[in-house]
Amino acid sequence: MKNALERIVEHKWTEIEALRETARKEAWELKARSLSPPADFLQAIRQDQSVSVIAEVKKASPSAGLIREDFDPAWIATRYAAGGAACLSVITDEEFFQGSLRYLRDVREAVALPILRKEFILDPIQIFESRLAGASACLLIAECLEATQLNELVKLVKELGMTVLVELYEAANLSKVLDSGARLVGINNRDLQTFETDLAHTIELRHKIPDHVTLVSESGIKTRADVLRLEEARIDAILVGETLMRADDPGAKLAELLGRPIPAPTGGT
Ligand SMILES: O=C(O)c1ccccc1NCC(=O)[C@H](O)[C@H](O)COP(=O)(O)O
Repeated sequence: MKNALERIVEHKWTEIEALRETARKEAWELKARSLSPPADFLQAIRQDQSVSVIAEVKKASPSAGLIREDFDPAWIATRYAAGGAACLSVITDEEFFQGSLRYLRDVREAVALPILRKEFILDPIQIFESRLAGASACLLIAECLEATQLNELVKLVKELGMTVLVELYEAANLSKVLDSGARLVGINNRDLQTFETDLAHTIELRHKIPDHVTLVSESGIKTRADVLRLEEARIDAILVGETLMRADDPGAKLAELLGRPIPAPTGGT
């Protein structure tokens, strides 16, 4: 039986085929290459002395179902900015996460923080689309891509002035990821067979990551103690979605995770 990621990838190819039929690829590419550089995602992570947070705008997921009913991406992004996020991640997959590229555009309008397009990117056309929508960074997942494809997509993201975050779960994919030239690497703590998360997964792989690489621990981060544990293990950044999205005020929860003063409330959803 296929795991969640395999099912997502299978469906994503049907979306990409449809996009290829409707999109004006050459025009997208020309436009994407002509834009001035977006806000620097990697720099925003590296400038924090302590662990940086990439705060995720995530309405639903295969593991959790619907996470937040009163979902207003622009307001959530504003609260994340107030709570101390270094960068944002916006999930755009519609089929499995109830996301949308429109959410990324809404967030882009609302805040100046650099934005990662959290998508299952398999084809260059999605990278042009991401740049045109206002993303500063694209996610590539090692488990979805052969080495040649990964290298080609990493190169294209960089050519367009964006940061590439290359994520892996399987330790066996680490050499492929490092060989791709990625300087921002994410280790996902979520096992996609069982959906269980275990922060020890990032911590165990930490010593295999060279110092010139910025390391992000992704998924399953819930408490201030979790953040301190990852900081202690010299993890540079964390990517947090569900914990923040379940809080009445996602910005206040973020500040709590960071051990910072809680920001004043603003009108919500
Ligand atoms: O979140 C899922 O259920 C999921 C299922 C299949 C593939 C990917 C999935 N999540 C993507 C992510 O990487 C997370 O959204 C991200 O790391 C934040 O995780 P969390 O803080 O646990 O929401």
